[in-house]
Amino acid sequence: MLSSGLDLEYWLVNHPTIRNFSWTPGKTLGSSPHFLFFTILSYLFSTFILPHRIISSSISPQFIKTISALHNIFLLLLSFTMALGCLLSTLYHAPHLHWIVCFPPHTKPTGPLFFWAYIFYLSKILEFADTFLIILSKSIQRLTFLHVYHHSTVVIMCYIWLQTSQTLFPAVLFTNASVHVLMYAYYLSCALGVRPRWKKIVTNVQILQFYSSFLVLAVMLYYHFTGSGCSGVWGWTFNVVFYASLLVLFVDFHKKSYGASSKKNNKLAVKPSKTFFYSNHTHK
Ligand SMILES: CC(C)(COP(=O)(O)OP(=O)(O)OC[C@H]1O[C@@H](n2cnc3c(N)ncnc32)[C@H](O)[C@@H]1OP(=O)(O)O)[C@@H](O)C(=O)NCCC(=O)NCCSC(=O)CC(=O)O
Repeated sequence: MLSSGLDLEYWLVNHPTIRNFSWTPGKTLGSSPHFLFFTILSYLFSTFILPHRIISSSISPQFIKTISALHNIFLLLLSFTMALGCLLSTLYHAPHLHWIVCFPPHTKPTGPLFFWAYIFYLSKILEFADTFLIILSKSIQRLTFLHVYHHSTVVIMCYIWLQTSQTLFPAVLFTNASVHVLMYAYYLSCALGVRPRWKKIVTNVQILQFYSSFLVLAVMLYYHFTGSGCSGVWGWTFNVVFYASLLVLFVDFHKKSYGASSKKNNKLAVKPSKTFFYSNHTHK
């Protein structure tokens, strides 16, 4: 027990639902490839095909702001809980230090760590609402390729974690959920009408997380090739390609949002020009 008032170990690690969790393909909600396929297809369909103007004109801006604030509060708290749950599950259930960087081959996707991987997977589906909020708030020019690519692909990454009992997902989960606490605090503040001055810090921390994931990959490869192998090593290659592409997109976003040319654009009050998804987006 970590504190006498709130038994975190029980509620985040040892509760029977968490302890007895098992990812069973075909049985666990969301575990079939069809579910994954149709979820992503529905997301892309609603993003590109639905008549957004008609829908958004029938909803009041105040209502959208309220929904946006509630959504951001929920995801901020959920991200914090997932980071803590993943950290405590690792501390209490890792059989030895070596296990954290290399699950033995044929590790079963059961128990507290995989429970948090599952919640993380579901949370990425909930994050689709970010896109709908951008669309409904008539800020379609903010809908970048980076945003839609990230939201539609990250769900596949989480699915692979669970399907392949992928080594090292705890490090990525913990880092990403922690970064998302900061990111949703930023979006919450925006939704409440206060644009934080620390936007650039959020972007820098996101970029740092992509770099750190490569470091973790190198450690895993070392264990994989010097020992008897690590579980889900091929799934991890999906992570590498995905995180490398995000790194490139985020560095580009950083340049456009905070670089010298963006400052010049802001001074001249140039309107964002239309490119694919209106991606020439300047920092406010
Ligand atoms: C600082 C960032 C977090 C966000 O930068 P942006 O340029 O997108 O944000 P912004 O300054 O335009 O302000 C956000 C606008 O969206 C509204 N808004 C409110 N809630 C939102 C939500 N949950 N998701 C998206 N937008 C939201 C705000 O009210 C504001 O609208 P208004 O202007 O009308 O007031 C940045 O680092 C970043 O991630 N940029 C990439 C774009 C992106 O989609 N990121 C999230 C997914 S990628 C990701 O998540 C990577 C990771 O894993 O870390």
